[in-house]
Amino acid sequence: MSWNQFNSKRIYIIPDFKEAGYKMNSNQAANSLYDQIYKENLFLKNVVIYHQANRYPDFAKKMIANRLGERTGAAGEEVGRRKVALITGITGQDGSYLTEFLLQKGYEVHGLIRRSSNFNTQRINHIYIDPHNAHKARMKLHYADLTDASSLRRWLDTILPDEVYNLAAQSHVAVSFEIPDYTADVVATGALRLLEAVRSHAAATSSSPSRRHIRYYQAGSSEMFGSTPPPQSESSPFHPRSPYAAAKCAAHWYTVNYREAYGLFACNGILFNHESPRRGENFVTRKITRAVGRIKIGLQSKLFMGNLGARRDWGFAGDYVEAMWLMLQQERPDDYVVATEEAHTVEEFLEVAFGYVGLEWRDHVVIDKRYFRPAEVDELQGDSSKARRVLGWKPRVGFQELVRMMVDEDVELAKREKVLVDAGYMDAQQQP
Ligand SMILES: Nc1nc2c(ncn2[C@@H]2O[C@H](COP(=O)(O)OP(=O)(O)O[C@H]3O[C@H](CO)[C@@H](O)[C@H](O)[C@@H]3O)[C@@H](O)[C@H]2O)c(=O)[nH]1
Repeated sequence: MSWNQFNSKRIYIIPDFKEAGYKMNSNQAANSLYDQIYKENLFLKNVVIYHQANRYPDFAKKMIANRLGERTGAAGEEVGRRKVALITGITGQDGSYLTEFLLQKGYEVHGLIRRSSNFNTQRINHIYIDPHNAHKARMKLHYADLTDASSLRRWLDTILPDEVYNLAAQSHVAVSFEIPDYTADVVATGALRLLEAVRSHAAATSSSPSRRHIRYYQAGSSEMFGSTPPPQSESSPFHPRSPYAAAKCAAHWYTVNYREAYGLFACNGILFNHESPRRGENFVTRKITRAVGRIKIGLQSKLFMGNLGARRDWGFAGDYVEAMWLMLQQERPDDYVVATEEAHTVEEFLEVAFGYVGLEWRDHVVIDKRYFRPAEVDELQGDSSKARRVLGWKPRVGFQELVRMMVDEDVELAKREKVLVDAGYMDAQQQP
């Protein structure tokens, strides 16, 4: 199928099939035109259809509008293909918030998930709609793995995303000292595999403008700054202090390299710590708020902790996913620090969280050497002025509000756990 271009309009001429001796009738021509419009992410209003014998163009346009309308839930000539996003790490904290955010923006969202013997989709179950309801299910899940390059390329070719968000990782810093090789494979080489899949997919399908303009987001981390003193900005040097942080540095530079070498629209978001009630239970904030809930309800009395002196710039994950999206909506790809610009110690977090429910943290916290790391990152506090200026982004949830939000949810969760404990379905000693 061939197009002519006039200003911003795409012009398609349906040949007079009988004269040309073609087998395809106008109906079939309209169908193939629909496929092309959908694939190339075009708005129908920007497509002009001519018929050589001046027959059927209105019919063809109406039929295409109907089919696009069915797909997008809209009607009429304004419709175009929905934007399509592909997210690795969709089952994680950030993946779940980003999915909600993109669905609400009208995207179709595809998530790559790892096979696991237990279901690991708790954070997205509330937005999951059975794919048998094809017209309603705009979030779709597929099995793949960042350690399996062929699966990444295959899903890119199938899904044809406009935007790719690489959020998957072995994201626990302390655990990366225990499984450094695996951490590097997923975090560093995994990002490289995905970048290469995006590059080769775009090259193989480069006749389509939407493929050439595919956009890539790399989830970077403030851990990359490591021992560099605060405030840390885009121009601060990286000095990683863990296998995780070193792997994130590699992923960062792979992303820069694919941008410079191949002109890929690829951005690094250098996100400082971001938390929420969906935070994994072995990160310090959630570990604390889970314990506060359980202690308050009487399911636990002690909390074993590591270094309370570390300072972190803690924001709300729901705010940070907006920054990811904003980076991919700019004219040019770039790297951005995303942070609240306010830092607190772990001890201050304990103080606010326990204090909020009327408890004294010193009565419950026990220091356990096991939770100290071979090398620590003492102080992270971001300078996010570039993101605020260029993206127009700023955090909405402050430190106190974040802690209270997490404690409120975890007190409720502990109440539900208590019902299970009282009914004998759960052991009270089971701790997160
Ligand atoms: N996890 C944990 N951390 C503890 C504990 N006691 C003290 N800490 C201290 O609390 C700080 C924060 O630890 P985490 O919540 O595990 O997060 P992180 O190491 O800062 O890494 C997180 O943020 C990065 C962004 O800077 C992310 O890249 C990374 O994936 C993770 O989400 C660290 O200095 C850690 O030593 C404990 O019992 N558990």
